Amino acid sequence: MIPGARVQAAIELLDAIIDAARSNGAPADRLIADYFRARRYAGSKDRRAVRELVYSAIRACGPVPENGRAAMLRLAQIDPAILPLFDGEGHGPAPIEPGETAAEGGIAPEWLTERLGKSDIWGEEAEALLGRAPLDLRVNTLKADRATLELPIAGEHLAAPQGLRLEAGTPVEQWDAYREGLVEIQDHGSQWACQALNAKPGETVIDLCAGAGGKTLALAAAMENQGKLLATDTDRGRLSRLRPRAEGAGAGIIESLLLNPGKELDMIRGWPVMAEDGGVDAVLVDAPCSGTGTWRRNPEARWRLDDRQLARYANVQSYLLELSAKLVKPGGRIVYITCSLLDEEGRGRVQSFMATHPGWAAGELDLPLGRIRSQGTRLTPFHDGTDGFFIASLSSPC
Ligand SMILES: C[S@@+](CC[C@H](N)C(=O)[O-])C[C@H]1O[C@@H](n2cnc3c(N)ncnc32)[C@H](O)[C@@H]1O
Repeated sequence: MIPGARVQAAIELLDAIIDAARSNGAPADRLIADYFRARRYAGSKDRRAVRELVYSAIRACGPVPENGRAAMLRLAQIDPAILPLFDGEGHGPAPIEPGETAAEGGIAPEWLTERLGKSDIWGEEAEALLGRAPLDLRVNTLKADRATLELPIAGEHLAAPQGLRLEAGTPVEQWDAYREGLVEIQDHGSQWACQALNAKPGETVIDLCAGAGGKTLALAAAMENQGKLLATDTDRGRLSRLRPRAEGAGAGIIESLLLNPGKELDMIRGWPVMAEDGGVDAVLVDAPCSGTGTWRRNPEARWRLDDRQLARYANVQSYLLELSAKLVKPGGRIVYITCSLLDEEGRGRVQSFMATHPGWAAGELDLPLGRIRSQGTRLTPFHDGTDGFFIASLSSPC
């Protein structure tokens, strides 16, 4: 593909991504994969270049752009090499029409930028939300150890006990160590979020919003495969991906339970451990959220949010905290996490939980990174080089 054709392909993809963002359609990654599946003539270099153009254009636009051309013209304001390619030659984009304008720049749609500002995310903190995330690995201590594991690329040792950092795009999925479950891809902040639960061998633990089990696997490793670990979620597709991952990682203690929304408590109470002991030692609540802390990986997510969606997240988050409080033993603990930097999804939820649960205590986390934010700790891409997280550790009265 000539450079102009790559720009035109990126414009077409941006049109599809913008439409999908408006109609809650497929995510950008899926649209890009489908686009190239139907265009086998595009080689790997073309695919990489088009993908890079698409994501750079998404990052360059704050509010949802009118269309793909406007988004690409916005990127051309930052990268002047793009503008001359709007010449209508070959398969390149048509020349710029009189009056045709570029999309607006910025961090996010205005209302969302304001919300972030109210949560003290502005300036460099806000800009870093749209940076490029590195590739972090967690060495799986059920099968290997960072001190002795040999990998095709060694990686930088991170503060997390088994964390390694590699350049984005390192083809880890092709490594034997990855296929054999010796390493898992996991953001450094996410590794600390799991550490915050301080899960120990022999304990009983629930990963309430386990999804495909990224954090469940880390908990099983922390528990040295001893104890009872229940992974629950309401999403069948996500939870079904946990079983093969757990087998690959050698995490034999994990049981999983698909929950019906609204029936979570009754269903979890049916788990024999709950029936026998009346509660568990610890619950991890990795609550569904707006994901403002993960825009480095999903920059188009900021075009999908609205006020009502945020309010729905806050309701579910409070509901899940309430539910968790009914699952732990006296003296048990909850770690509440969101990968959002908006206070209404972080400290706001914890404050309202604490206000209605006398006797509960919010403990200070012993982490080598992050900053205290009321009753929790905040990690940000700018300050900590991780995805953005709010993490709080809550202990029930004895
Ligand atoms: C942030 S994601 C979890 C990611 C996962 N822990 C990981 O590390 O990959 C939030 C999850 O909460 C789940 N969820 C939403 N409502 C739920 C509910 N009422 N009970 C349990 N899980 C729920 C979603 O299906 C989603 O998988």
